[in-house]
Amino acid sequence: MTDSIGEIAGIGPKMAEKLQAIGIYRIQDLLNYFPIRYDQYEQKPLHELTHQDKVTIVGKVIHPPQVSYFHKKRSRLVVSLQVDNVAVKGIIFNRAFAKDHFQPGEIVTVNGKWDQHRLQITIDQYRKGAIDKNAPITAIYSSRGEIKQAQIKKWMKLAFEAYKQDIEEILPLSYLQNYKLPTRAEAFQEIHFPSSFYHLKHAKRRLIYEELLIFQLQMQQLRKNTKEQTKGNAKEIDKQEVDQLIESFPFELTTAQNNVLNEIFKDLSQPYRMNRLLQGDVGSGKTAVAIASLYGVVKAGEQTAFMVPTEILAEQHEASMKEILPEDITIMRLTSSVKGKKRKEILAALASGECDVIIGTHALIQDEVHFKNLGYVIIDEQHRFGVKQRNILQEKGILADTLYMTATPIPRTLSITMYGDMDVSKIDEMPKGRQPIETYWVKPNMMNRIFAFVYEQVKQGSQAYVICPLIEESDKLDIQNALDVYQQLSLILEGRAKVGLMHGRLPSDEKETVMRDFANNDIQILVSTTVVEVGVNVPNATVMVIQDADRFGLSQLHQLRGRVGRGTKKSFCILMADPKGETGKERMQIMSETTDGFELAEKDLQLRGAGDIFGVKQSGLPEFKLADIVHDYRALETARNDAYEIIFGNKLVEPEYEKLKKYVNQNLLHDDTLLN
Ligand SMILES: Nc1ncnc2c1ncn2[C@@H]1O[C@H](COP(=O)(O)OP(=O)(O)OP(=O)(O)O)[C@@H](O)[C@H]1O
Repeated sequence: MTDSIGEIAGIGPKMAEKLQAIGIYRIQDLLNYFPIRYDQYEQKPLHELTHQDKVTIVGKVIHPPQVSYFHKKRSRLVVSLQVDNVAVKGIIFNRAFAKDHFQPGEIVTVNGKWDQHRLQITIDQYRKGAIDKNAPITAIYSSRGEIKQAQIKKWMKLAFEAYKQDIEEILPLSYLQNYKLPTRAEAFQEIHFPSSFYHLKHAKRRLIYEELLIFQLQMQQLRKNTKEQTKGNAKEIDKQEVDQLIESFPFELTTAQNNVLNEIFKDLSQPYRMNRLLQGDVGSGKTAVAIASLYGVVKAGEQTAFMVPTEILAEQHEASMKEILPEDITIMRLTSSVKGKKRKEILAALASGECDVIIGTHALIQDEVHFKNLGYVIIDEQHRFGVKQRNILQEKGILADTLYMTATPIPRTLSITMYGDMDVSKIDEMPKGRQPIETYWVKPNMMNRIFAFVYEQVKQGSQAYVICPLIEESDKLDIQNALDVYQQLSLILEGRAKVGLMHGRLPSDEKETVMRDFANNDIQILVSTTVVEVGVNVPNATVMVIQDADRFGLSQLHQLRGRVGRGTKKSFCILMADPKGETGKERMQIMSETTDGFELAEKDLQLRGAGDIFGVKQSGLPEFKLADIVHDYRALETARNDAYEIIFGNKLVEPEYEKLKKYVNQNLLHDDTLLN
């Protein structure tokens, strides 16, 4: 079915032009132009109507309608209708222009709320003529441009009638049977011309599954291609040496950390490029795993790059790696603030191979950066980097293995959508001895009590963060706010505790000094903007105070909260907020009750929608026609499992998958050579 829209009898060149203006060129485009909603007009006799229900009534207009005005601009239109020999009054508010639609003697269909006692209907929708009793559900299309509802419907009918026999089934029969799905042709018929809500539901179910399956097949195919097309990249990892390093850690790895490390090493020693996402809740020990794994690669003679989103993190990772890794390993740090001679030295060391491990921000992807033999790339908090940035770094190494790490808990539905082409490892267990963080939501007028509590903790040897968020959409005010709190606290605690200030605009060396002082407990209370949101690791900190907490989403609050509770001491998170809206209140409530990052992320997804969490464009989230990854997550999971079996079980070559294969091929990220 690739015929042009102009071939449908009844669609002339002018109409074809209108359709093309909204992106409909071919008949299949038209059939794929799905309704945005459905209106229901189910007609019942008057005595069967329920008081206060939304009902549909068909009747004959008895008198010319009457309009009266009240207040300044309000109007009330009264229509008298004869329905089964009973006089019914119809009221339309504020649409005096509707008067012309109700000419005496005409048959009309009206829809609205029924008042059984007064035999009166408050009309929401009206249309001329009686409705088709056999088709009580009407599809409503988005009528963009110059196209009217009635026109689209007419064309849809024409197109469907002329081409229904050409709508081929693309799913193997066994799928239809197992999932009790209607055929493709039936589904198209029901989605455009529903015979009942029951059939419509199943039609949607079928088309959503198909859409998700094709998407997942493409993802799995990409995944398989990565494995097959990147041969010749096996690293010889000396597990014993890595084990020795791990033994020198001041703790034992959790089972989850060990499992993930094994998965990574398995990938690294295979002759294909690794493309793996490491997920783990805040503080679950991802960095420890990353360091152990990169040590293996360095020992195998290749360079590694560790890309992080902030300068603060780059510095922190550098410091901890220098502490953990043996001295003969050369570790360097490259950020935009490293300039002049120092920068030249680092670039030379990367090109000559003298530098084994480079840690940096996006400065690592500048053109001037060249590696001798980059074999492994680790990207921390990967959703903060665009897809393009990720790829540039990877391309600097020939077939470099890549590990993406994220502490932002990504709900499963999102992760299998966004990262469907990656292998996923999870750290689903916290290190031993951690105590759950106690979270309290308080009103801002309790500020003094909170600061007294913070001081109590400091007296006991602990440290605290006080986060001052964005007040307006302005970085400056943000800093001002932090500055005010900093000055206020410094004054109150003078001589008793040292207060520090951190924000994005501080010069790099000052940032470094402040963070180092905080890490060494020379600063006990750190007043900061959200620059410490990700990754910052000071296990002695036990209190996180977040001002105006209702301005953050749940995932961000969880990240911030994750800065405490990283050691064995009991930790507290205090959310100061006076939210006005329901969602704000709900968020505070959920945060006080839940510490599980994944659960929070699921809730966040429900409260805010996928796009808001990552920004749809940047995240590369695909836009589906019918499917909604939050609502249809079960279908998504089923589709993912089926796609995995089909691709890795090599089933696409079998005859019953032939049609499906064509669809998978169609849009495989604009590369149609992949599935030959
Ligand atoms: N198995 C373990 N047992 C005890 N402590 C651990 C273990 N693994 C890591 N840690 C410690 O827990 C803290 C958090 O670990 P790490 O920084 O690796 O977590 P992360 O998952 O990278 O955190 P974030 O998501 O916040 O970046 C660190 O102080 C680290 O030394």
